[in-house]
Amino acid sequence: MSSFSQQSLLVKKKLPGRAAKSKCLQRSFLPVLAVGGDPAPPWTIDQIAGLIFGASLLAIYLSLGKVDEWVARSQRQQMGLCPECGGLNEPKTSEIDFASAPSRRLTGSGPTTKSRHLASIPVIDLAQPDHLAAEEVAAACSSVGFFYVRNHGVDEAVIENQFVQSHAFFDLPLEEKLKIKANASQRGYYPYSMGSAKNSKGQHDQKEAFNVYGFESDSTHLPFHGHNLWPPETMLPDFRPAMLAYYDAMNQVGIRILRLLGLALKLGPDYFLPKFQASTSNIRCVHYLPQQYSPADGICGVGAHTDWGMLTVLATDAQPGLQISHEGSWIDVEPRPGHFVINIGDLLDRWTGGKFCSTLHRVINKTGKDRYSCPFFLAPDWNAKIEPLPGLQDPTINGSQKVVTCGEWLSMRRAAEYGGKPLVAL
Ligand SMILES: O=C(O)CCC(=O)C(=O)O
Ligand SMILES: [Fe+2]
Repeated sequence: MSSFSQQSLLVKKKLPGRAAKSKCLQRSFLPVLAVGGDPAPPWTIDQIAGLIFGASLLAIYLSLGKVDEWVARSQRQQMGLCPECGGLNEPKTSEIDFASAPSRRLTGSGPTTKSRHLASIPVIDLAQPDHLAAEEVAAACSSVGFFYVRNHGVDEAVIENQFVQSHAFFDLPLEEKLKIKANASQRGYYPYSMGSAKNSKGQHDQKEAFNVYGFESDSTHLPFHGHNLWPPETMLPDFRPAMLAYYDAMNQVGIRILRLLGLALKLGPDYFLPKFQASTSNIRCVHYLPQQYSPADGICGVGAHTDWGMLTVLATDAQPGLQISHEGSWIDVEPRPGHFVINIGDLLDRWTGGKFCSTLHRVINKTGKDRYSCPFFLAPDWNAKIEPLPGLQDPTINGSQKVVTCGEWLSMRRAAEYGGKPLVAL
């Protein structure tokens, strides 16, 4: 990774330890010296023991910040991330080593357990002229990596139908849902506690999900290839049409954002489009359990991660839960009616040499109610080459590393996250 992108990741994704912990330990453990002429009485064994005990407590307390920082660093190192910032280390050799490919998933509590509102998650109005919207997209993508869009042109009924059908599907008896359990092509149903990466304590994400891809293929020997799985029409006759309509609508939004990205990068509005002709994009309906709020235990609806692909278009119901890592804190991304949340994925982060950043995020469903969401993960065609972008060429990456195809990239990320095993085997 170039020093520019390393630095930008350092700034944007720095994970502070507890270095700035409170300075409140002011109680003295030293015995008070007697004033006046009398020498202080000799210390008793109990007093000396108390002094040693107090000093040890103080030493442990002062080193806590360091230990925390050390644990975070070694956790990042184990995951193949930059130990300083949690950013993605680029492979150094010309071959991609699928077995040791980096995962950007972060388990545990992440930046800090503190969360706050960020008034400034940008809201971009898609009704404005493209050149103005593109300027706002450029600013959002090179800072927070997340933004809302409004006036996106998607019919409310299409969004509503997706949520209605998603509820109906997750309400089915488990035995029915398990009949279309996700296969190795990542399509179909993921029950709770399956098909998601585990945290450091072996706990899975607190969610169940259903995946639909926009492309289908008989080449089932390739990762992500295969056919979508559907619940029987006799049971949910409106499910498939609702999901396909939603996919199409999200794809339109994705293409609109792609055009703005092309403009934002001064490559022209059509630059990316040829690589999205038979895209490997998918939608994922997600149902989160109400959960205990215990990020310290590493229990999340979705653990801290970055998305793999180009960008994500997210619709959620009215329940909050999404948080992004920004300047060392977890920031709540409040649901906004009529808006989608857009975030940059790792593939675009890489493609732009880190100019546009993918940002760590997670979901903690702490309202005590069920939560439903539906991200659309936009990704290029399987064989699309992720070539250096004009004006953004980085010789330290591109001089030493073969160009990756989208398929290689996705496979690498999947291997990193799931140890290369088909998800159904987890
Ligand atoms: O449900 C959400 O709000 C976000 C889900 C998410 O980040 C993901 O599935 O990658
Ligand atoms: Fe995500």
